[in-house]
Amino acid sequence: MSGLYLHIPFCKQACHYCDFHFSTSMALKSRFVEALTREIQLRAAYLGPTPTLQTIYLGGGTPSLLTATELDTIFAAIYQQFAVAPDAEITLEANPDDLTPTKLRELAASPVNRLSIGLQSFHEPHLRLMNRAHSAQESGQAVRAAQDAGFENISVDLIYGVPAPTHALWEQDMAAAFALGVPHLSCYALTIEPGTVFGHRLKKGTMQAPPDEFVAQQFELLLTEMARHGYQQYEISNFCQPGRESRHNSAYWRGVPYLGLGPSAHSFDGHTRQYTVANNARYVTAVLEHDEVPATVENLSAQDRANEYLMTSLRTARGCDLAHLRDALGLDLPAQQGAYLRQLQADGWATLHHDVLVLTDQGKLLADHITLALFQ
Ligand SMILES: C[S@@+](CC[C@H](N)C(=O)[O-])C[C@H]1O[C@@H](n2cnc3c(N)ncnc32)[C@H](O)[C@@H]1O
Ligand SMILES: C[S@@+](CC[C@H](N)C(=O)[O-])C[C@H]1O[C@@H](n2cnc3c(N)ncnc32)[C@H](O)[C@@H]1O
Ligand code: SF4
Repeated sequence: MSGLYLHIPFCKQACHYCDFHFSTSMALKSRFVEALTREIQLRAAYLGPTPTLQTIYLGGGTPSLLTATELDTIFAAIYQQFAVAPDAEITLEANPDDLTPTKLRELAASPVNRLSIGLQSFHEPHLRLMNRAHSAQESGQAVRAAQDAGFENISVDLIYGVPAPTHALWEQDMAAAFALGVPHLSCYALTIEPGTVFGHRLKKGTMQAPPDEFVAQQFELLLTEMARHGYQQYEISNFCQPGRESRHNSAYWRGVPYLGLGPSAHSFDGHTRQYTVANNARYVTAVLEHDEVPATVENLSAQDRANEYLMTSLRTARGCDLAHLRDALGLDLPAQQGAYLRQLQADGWATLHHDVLVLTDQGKLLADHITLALFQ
């Protein structure tokens, strides 16, 4: 079981909320593709001697900005270095404004078999507030065009908790998303990150974060509507029709090793985590001129791994297996935090059956707070 992530660090314009790594200048794009294919050769052995890729994920940034030739070059390098399972899940993140009929034909002819389309909203003023490059009309059109081009395996991203007088706009966004009939939806609460335009506005006082209560109510609406439309919540922000989980992301949450390529990508080999430098020029120069991938390596102690497992597993519907935590990762939670575990259950925030701790809907609202309290 292995996964490959490729980070494509370019975007047409900067969305006002986003602090992922990307550049709006395309000056280095072709050199980047060259460096990425070189990195595929340099680091193929990271996943062991004969890995078979079960999942490939092109994320960003905006992978739909790659030309057909660039995409071909990248896949040729992947198939040269790795065995790819015949039923591998191969996802590409796409922005609606890139999904022209020509682009969709190119993608349909490529190995990509799953599209993750970043819609964020169907409401024009919210799209403008977020500085998205697409219109409200394009949100729905892009998904229908992808379906017409033969893509059935589609995920859409939405953002909730955008400041508004009532919950009506969020309800309309959800209804518009359900009407598309896609098997997978990711819905993220707006986070105001330092260093973004929203972050600066918050600091200057020209923008306010929506009250926690407002966001919590939208999360509750989300859970109700998802259940009503037959979608299962398999992670705090991820919902799918039965059996349609993203295999790539599920592998991250299960602690399966993966290789991340490109600037800002992270990798995990079972013991260490590696972070590639989040700088396009430094990445391209180091890889192409010195055959080196500039990265920091973090040795994960048993304690780090136990904490990571706690944090990720409690966000999932499967929950946290306390026997695994004790036997494989050396943390005996009932022995060390017995009182807090009982308190969580008494407050209705978690259930504990057969050694598996699962957060309730109420508990999920406080997931970050609860995991912090359980950290060693
Ligand atoms: C990093 S983007 C990459 C994909 C693609 N460029 C796009 O815009 O859809 C992946 C997703 O992260 C989510 N995201 C990024 N920053 C966020 C923030 N500050 N708050 C909430 N969601 C965010 C958005 O829903 C976005 O679709
Ligand atoms: C988890 S993905 C969104 C999942 C999507 N909604 C889906 O179900 O397919 C969100 C973002 O995480 C980032 N990401 C994922 N794996 C990464 C890795 N190994 N290294 C760096 N960034 C990564 C990418 O920027 C990606 O846009
Ligand atoms: S949300 Fe997507 S398109 Fe917008 S800046 Fe972030 S990565 Fe780029």
